[in-house]
Amino acid sequence: MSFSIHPLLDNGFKKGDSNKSGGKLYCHCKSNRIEVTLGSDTAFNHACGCSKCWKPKGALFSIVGVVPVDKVSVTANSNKLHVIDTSAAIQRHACKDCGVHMYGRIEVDHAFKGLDFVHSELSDEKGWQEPQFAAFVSSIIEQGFEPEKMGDVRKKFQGLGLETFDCLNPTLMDLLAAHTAKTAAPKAKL
Ligand SMILES: N[C@@H](CCC(=O)N[C@@H](CS)C(=O)NCC(=O)O)C(=O)O
Ligand SMILES: [Zn+2]
Ligand SMILES: [Zn+2]
Repeated sequence: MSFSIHPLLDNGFKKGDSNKSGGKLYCHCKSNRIEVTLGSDTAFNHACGCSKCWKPKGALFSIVGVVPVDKVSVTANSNKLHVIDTSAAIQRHACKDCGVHMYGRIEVDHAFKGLDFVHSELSDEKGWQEPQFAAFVSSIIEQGFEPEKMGDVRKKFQGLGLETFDCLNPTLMDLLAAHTAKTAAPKAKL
């Protein structure tokens, strides 16, 4: 295949360990690495094709999941963190030197507020929750991927047992919509 969806997915992946209770994430700097300590495994871990999520070099997709904010702490070199786009819903805190995103936090009113977005591949340990689905798949076209090859990309995910979506999966889309319904002006019930 002439593309890599992600180095940890290209050749298949193992299921995570259901007893996994967290671990440490490190940025890619050779020295003075930023260390983030997670007090739990991720939930909703998934491949994301959007342009905003951090991906390893050469990969078409990011792998990203969520953990409760109170389970996330920066335990070394926090001075190297900066928010890459302060106008985004997800405030992605990245290393100023190597560019790796350490955690993404939502400060505005949002269905996912209270959950931080993290990349468990930044850990040296195994056993993290395996990806559950692929999101924002068509978004890779916006970053230059040839539309003609999208069938191959979707087939690759299907072969791995991962459903593909062009936004988030139905569970997460329903949560977003329910939040919108709750916060929008009252409407007649359907
Ligand atoms: N097609 C767009 C999609 C961007 C997008 O909506 N990303 C999703 C998935 S990470 C999101 O929730 N973004 C909120 C944010 O980045 O603040 C792109 O690739 O840039
Ligand atoms: Zn770094
Ligand atoms: Zn994304």
